Amino acid sequence: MQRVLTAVQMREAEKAAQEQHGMPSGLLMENAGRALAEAARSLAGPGGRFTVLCGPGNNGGDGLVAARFLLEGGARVVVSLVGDTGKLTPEAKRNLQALEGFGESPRAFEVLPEAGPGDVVVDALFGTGLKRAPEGVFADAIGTVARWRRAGAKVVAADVPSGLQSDTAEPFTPCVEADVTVAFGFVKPAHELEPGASLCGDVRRVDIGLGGESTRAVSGAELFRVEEKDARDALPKRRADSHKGTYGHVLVVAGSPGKTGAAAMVALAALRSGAGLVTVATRAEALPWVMAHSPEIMGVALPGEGPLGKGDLEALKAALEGKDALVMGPGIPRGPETGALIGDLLASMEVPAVLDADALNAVAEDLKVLRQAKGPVLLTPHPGEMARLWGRTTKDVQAHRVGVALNMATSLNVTVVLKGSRTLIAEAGGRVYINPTGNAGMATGGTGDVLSGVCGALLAQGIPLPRAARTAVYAHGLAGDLMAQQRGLMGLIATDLLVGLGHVWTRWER
Ligand SMILES: NC(=O)C1=CN([C@@H]2O[C@H](COP(=O)(O)OP(=O)(O)OC[C@H]3O[C@@H](n4cnc5c(N)ncnc54)[C@H](OP(=O)(O)O)[C@@H]3O)[C@@H](O)[C@H]2O)[C@@H](O)CC1
Ligand SMILES: Nc1ncnc2c1ncn2[C@@H]1O[C@H](COP(=O)(O)OP(=O)(O)O)[C@@H](O)[C@H]1O
Ligand SMILES: [K+]
Repeated sequence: MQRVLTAVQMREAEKAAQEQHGMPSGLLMENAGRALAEAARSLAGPGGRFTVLCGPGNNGGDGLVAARFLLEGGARVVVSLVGDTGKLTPEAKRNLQALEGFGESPRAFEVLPEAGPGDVVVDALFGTGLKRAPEGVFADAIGTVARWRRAGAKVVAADVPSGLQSDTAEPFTPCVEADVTVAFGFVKPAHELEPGASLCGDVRRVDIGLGGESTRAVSGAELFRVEEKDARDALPKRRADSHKGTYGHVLVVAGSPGKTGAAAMVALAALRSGAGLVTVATRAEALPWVMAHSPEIMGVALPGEGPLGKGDLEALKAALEGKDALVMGPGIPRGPETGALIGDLLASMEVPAVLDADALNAVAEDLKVLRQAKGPVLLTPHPGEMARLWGRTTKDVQAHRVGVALNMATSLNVTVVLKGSRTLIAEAGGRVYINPTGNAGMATGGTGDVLSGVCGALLAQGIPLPRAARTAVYAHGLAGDLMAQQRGLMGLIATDLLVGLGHVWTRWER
């Protein structure tokens, strides 16, 4: 599993590598710089020139090492040390001397030749040690990198594009936009979360000698990236002698007139994700329309009319008998009693429950109802729903995605899937996973309904939370990525994901 480390955690890992494995920091820098040179070489055109911009810290030291390897390989290289050379770290100083031993001295940034097509700019101004917005000569250097890139040069960033804050993935102004970012040792939040991820371009993580063991010494937030292998390994094998009862029965409480498609998409996604049986419980007026979407869907009518409320408790309890998972929320008629109904229902059942869409809006009025839950609970809010749950604006949610998701998960003892680009899966135990799959083509109505159906099916098949949530989110995003190749980002619609899920399972069953 890929660990995502903050700047402080990187320093802890470095210290552990030194103390436990006797890895001198100079050797780490040597490995980092060498990998950086290789990445730079891979971007150059024939005869292209390398311009290496180095800052005052260890990131600049990595740049100096890269420049030395490029020179040694016979390339045309110009180097500039930007800012106060008196501040250079001891390792960076040593590498400056080594570079001079190769006959190359840094030039003033102002006299560097222009860069264009075929050329490569190595951005080694700031890495994880960036503390404030770049100003003066640093801002000028970053502006020049942007101009060279517009002129056709490729930009490779050492560790983190300069100007991007490593821990938050928020850029200062100005900030380098890279074609490739070489992440040293571990990926950082800046590589995995937006908007940073888009500024990094293609992220290439390289080993520099820190070793996986060094993360044992790391304190604080436990951030990970979901890997395809982890997602795939969670799937149960379908034994030859199995039957529909083996794979669980999902109850879907969803839909209302005008929103019967939501219920159908949850149900179909659950069926397409391996559930043995799927039953939709909805008001009688909506039921035939839901079931008409597909003959595999079973249905049960909830007597009564209008918004779901306490009067629906007994019918829902009866519908839940013999079921292995509940998905509740998409398109439900919501009223003043819906939140209380959900609380009572959760208190009466032990099977895992997925709350989505209007079920989330209903419990947002009084989050305490979630504490009544006897079984495991998964919440799947998009940022707007999370804003309602948290009582803040969507903008606030987006600015603090990791913290908000983690807080909600730990304080309510639930698993939280905070949707959107780089969906987060926050676990009550304190871990947060970042999902790398999915694309902007999925920003279209109904894709969230499909996700809740996938979650329900995996839970009904016995994959426990929170792992079921990680696998569902990864598979759902991958379904979107595979289908975007056929439909384009513009053409992708929610029901395409049902086909895409088929591609994911075929890939994983191989
Ligand atoms: N950890 C590891 O295992 C390894 C880490 N390695 C590398 O080290 C990098 C981290 O190095 P680092 O800690 O020296 O920080 P770095 O990013 O060079 O910046 C610090 C310098 O910038 C300055 N400065 C900051 N903001 C500024 C601003 N806005 N405007 C102007 N100045 C500003 C700051 O000065 P100060 O703020 O203190 O005045 C200081 O001088 C990491 O990303 C990776 O590349 C590898 O070599 C191998 C192993
Ligand atoms: N730009 C994007 N990048 C990646 N995934 C996205 C993007 N936009 C939307 N998605 C995904 O699409 C789904 C949208 O869910 P939601 O907003 O609940 O839609 P709906 O309510 O219409 O079903 C989520 O899984 C979300 O992560
Ligand atoms: K950098």
